[in-house]
Amino acid sequence: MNYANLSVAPGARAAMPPLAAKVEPVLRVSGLEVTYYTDAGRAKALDNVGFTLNPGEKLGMVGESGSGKSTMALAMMRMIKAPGRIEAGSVVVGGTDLMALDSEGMRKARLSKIAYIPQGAMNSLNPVMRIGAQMMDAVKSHLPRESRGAIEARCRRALQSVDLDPGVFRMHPHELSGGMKQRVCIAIGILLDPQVIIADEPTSALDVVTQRQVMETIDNVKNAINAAVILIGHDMGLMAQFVDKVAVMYAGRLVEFSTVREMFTSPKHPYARALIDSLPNLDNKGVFQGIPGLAPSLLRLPSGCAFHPRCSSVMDACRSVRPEPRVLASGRSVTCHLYDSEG
Ligand SMILES: Nc1ncnc2c1ncn2[C@@H]1O[C@H](COP(=O)(O)OP(=O)(O)OP(=O)(O)O)[C@@H](O)[C@H]1O
Repeated sequence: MNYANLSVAPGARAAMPPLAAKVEPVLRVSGLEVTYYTDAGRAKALDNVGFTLNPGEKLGMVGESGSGKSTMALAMMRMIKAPGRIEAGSVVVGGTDLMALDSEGMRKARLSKIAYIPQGAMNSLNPVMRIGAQMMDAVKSHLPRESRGAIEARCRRALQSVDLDPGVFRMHPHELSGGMKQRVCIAIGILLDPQVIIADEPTSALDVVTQRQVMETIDNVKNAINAAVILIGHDMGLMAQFVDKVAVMYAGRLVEFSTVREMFTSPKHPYARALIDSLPNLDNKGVFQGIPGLAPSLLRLPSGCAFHPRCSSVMDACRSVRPEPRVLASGRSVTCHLYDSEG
């Protein structure tokens, strides 16, 4: 297919720093591993995942259901609950390794260094509490020395920055539309100017016009505080328009990480290629190209590369040898034997 037909975020390239400019990443994730110890066996939901993001960059994290996207977000927030366990890895935000913090340090880091807007957050707002009270509750313990008035002013500013009328402060969730509620959740996420914002499926259950507005809101707040943003979702088309980089997850592994332009014009990993081929566009109108087979159960992963039974480029090595993430000359990373001789 003609990948060039896909529209890519206009700012995508501009957001990448020129090679000569030395920008320190604000986020460095490395060797992150999470296992769920279930009655049926051990499910390795994250396996040696690593990547970096610069301030102001937006990453889209995509992959089939169960590939580990939400686990990734929860692990970064250190919010994995039993039967899950973070087994290894570091998540360094602005020089601080979150994995090394004690529980009080981590509590403080949530919202102030790294904010998480969970899947379905807008439906988790307390229906009997005013929006303002919920916002103030979220940050009160972080700001013990700030007066009530100052905290209220901070909340009203946050509402303004997501384009909501300050009157929303006194409203209840049922008085707001879905898009407005999602913007409230974004406002809560940015109350303490975090360096990293993770939003899990922020636009699911919203109509396309509202989806775009919510994405634009995320863009605006990101620009205002120069945070790095991770957007988790299934919608490659929507991602293409809003993110700078794309991370493709498969069965708990990061199989490709590259700029959105590289991903959409020359995907490297056969799974990434198949994901992009499955997008409708004017060239393949009426022809739906799915990915053959099903995502594997983490309890019974295929030997070698977990994608090999579904891969159109499978080679002998793929059936027995697990590929490791490889950084190619261009700086993108791919976990596939096809590129064993590159990098
Ligand atoms: N509480 C749990 N107990 C046991 N296993 C779990 C639990 N949560 C997740 N898993 C395992 O981890 C894998 C990854 O789940 P995760 O929710 O991170 O995937 P996802 O990519 O976010 O999926 P979706 O797109 O459906 O939200 C699942 O396939 C499942 O096997």
